[in-house]
Amino acid sequence: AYNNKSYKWSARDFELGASMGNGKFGHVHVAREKKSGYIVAIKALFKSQLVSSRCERQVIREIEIQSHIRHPNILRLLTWFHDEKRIYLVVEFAAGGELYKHLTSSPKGRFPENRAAKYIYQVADAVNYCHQRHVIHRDIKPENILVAYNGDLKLGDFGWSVHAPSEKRKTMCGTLDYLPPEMIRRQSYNVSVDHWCIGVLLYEFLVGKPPFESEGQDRTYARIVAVDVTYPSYITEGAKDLISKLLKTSSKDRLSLDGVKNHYWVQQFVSEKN
Ligand SMILES: COc1ccc(C(=O)Nc2ccccc2)cc1NC(=O)CCSc1ncnc(N)c1Br
Repeated sequence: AYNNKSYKWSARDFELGASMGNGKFGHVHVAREKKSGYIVAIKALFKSQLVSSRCERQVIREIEIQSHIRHPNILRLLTWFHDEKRIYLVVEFAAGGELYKHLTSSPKGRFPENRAAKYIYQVADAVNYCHQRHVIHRDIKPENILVAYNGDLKLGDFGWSVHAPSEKRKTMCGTLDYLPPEMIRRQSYNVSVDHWCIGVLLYEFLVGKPPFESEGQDRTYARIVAVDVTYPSYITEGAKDLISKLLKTSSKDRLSLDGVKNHYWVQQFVSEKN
C-alpha cells in the first residue's frame, strides 16, 4: 500500500500505540496500519516547533533525501503526511529496539568479536551507501542505531537537527566522544568524519565504552586531538589494526569504507555472502 503514490495517508489510517524512546527521539509512537496490520513507528513533529527553529526547509530536504534511500541497514522513511499542526513521519519499526541497550546488557557490557565485526561491516556498508549519495554525518553512535527483528543493524536518522537547530555542533545533544579532531578544531569537515566515528564505534563495541571517554570535556577534547587511545589486553591485534587505521588525525589517512569491509579482522567473521 505504501508504494501507491496517489493514496493520501492520514493519521486515521493508523492506530497509535505506546510512545517509544521516552521522548529521546521526539514524539515517536509504535503504530499499526489498520488495513494491513503492518507495524510502524510514527514520529510527530510540531510545525510550530519547526517554524520557530527554522527547520521546516531542512525537514523537507531530509524527507526528500530519505525517500530515495533504500538500504537493509538504514531505517526507512516509509511515507509522511501532515495535518494543520503536525508533520508525521512514518518510519520502519525496528523490533530489536536500541542497539545501546543490547551493548549495555551484554556480558561484560561489550560485544564478542564476531558480533562487533558483523555490526561494523553493516555500518560501513550503510554509511558507504550514504556517501555515494553525498549524504554524510549519519550521527554514528550506538544511541542512534537500532536493531531489526532479524538482528541486523538499522542506522536511524533521528533528526537531531530539530533538537539542535541553532547549534550546528553535535555537542548540543550529549556525548563529545564521537567528535573527530577536525570538528573540535572547527575546521571544515567532509565524509571522512564518518570514518573516524566508525573507529570510535568499533572500539565501543569491543570495550563497552568509547576510546576517549574522560571526566571533563577538556580532557576528552585533549585525548581526541592527541588520538590518545589505550587498548585493553583482550583486544586482538586485528581489531587494534582496524581501529588504528580509522582513528587517524588527518582525515585523508583514514581507511576507506571498502577497506573496513575487506579488512582481514572483519572478513574472518563475516562470510562474504554476496
Ligand atoms: C528514517 O527514520 C527517520 C527519518 C527522519 C527522522 C526525523 O526526525 N527527521 C527530521 C526531523 C526534524 C527535522 C529534520 C529531520 C527520524 C527518523 N527516525 C526516528 O525518529 C527513529 C524513531 S525511534 C524508533 N524507530 C523505529 N523503531 C524503533 N524501535 C524506534 Br525506538
